[in-house]
Amino acid sequence: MTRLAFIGGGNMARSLIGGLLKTGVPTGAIRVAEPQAGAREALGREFGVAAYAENPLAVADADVVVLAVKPQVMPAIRDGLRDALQRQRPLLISIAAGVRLDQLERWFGALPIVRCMPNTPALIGAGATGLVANARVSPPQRAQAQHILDAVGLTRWIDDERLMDTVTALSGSGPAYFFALVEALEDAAVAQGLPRETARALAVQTCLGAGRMLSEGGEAPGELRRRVTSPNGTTQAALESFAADGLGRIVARAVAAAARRGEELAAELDKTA
Ligand SMILES: NC(=O)C1=CN([C@@H]2O[C@H](COP(=O)(O)OP(=O)(O)OC[C@H]3O[C@@H](n4cnc5c(N)ncnc54)[C@H](OP(=O)(O)O)[C@@H]3O)[C@@H](O)[C@H]2O)C=CC1
Ligand SMILES: O=C(O)[C@@H]1CCC=N1
Repeated sequence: MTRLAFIGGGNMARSLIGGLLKTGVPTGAIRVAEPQAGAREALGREFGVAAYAENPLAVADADVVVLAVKPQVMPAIRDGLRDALQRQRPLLISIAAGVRLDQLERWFGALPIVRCMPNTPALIGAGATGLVANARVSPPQRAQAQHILDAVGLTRWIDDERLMDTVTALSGSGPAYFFALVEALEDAAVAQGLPRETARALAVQTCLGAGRMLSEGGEAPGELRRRVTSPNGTTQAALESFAADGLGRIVARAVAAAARRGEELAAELDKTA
């Protein structure tokens, strides 16, 4: 049984823990370090996992340690964890946006480290994760990291670490883009007079249906789009409006802003840590 420790028991840790438990990982295999008593109590109540106030207590005996704190919290956990990690020498997995492998090695010492970027749909087994490993990660550890993230969705290894900020901007932040689009669709339909409950139900189901067609049918998004678009019909009118407003450019700029923010997060840490 692989013993897992999570440092930080927030949104992402909860998504990953929930997903892992659904795949049959026993509750006894997971420990979490979380500073807030209320959050610790909730982790025990909802997931049945052991939660500790002290980070080193969660790490004791762990084969794999997942750093699931905000990038800005890394300097605060570094000193307390470094010795425990060096004693235990687990596979270290970081999910922090922007934080680079060389920074993790500098803070926590020479360890096998996988930097990865999952997303919140991991909670329902529909996550998407990009991973990159440092040179100390052995083939079995690489398989171990992939196994953990495979348990909560799709995984892809990324060869060039610089592209992890692109992965963050695409799939890490991506669920929020779709949620924002559903919010906007719902609001637009309400503005035209549809009851909000009806607008939300139709928008959500449309998102689900489109997502399932994309993932289950194997056809390219462009082909699926063309099939909805009758010549001179309603969809064409909407897509032309999107194009006139520069949808492609809007999305490209947003993804560039997210990737840039990932780089900035790492640069800010270089200055402070
Ligand atoms: N949210 C997302 O969709 C995704 C997030 N990520 C990355 O995952 C990481 C976590 O994000 P997210 O889960 O959203 O953030 P959260 O704030 O929900 O979770 C972070 C947790 O870490 C806890 N924490 C704070 N300080 C410490 C400490 N010193 N020791 C141990 N735990 C501590 C926080 O407790 P408290 O609340 O008391 O401060 C909180 O419970 C980030 O680095 C983010 O970049 C990656 C992919 C997707
Ligand atoms: O917004 C963030 O910084 C994190 C990383 C990816 C998703 N949420």
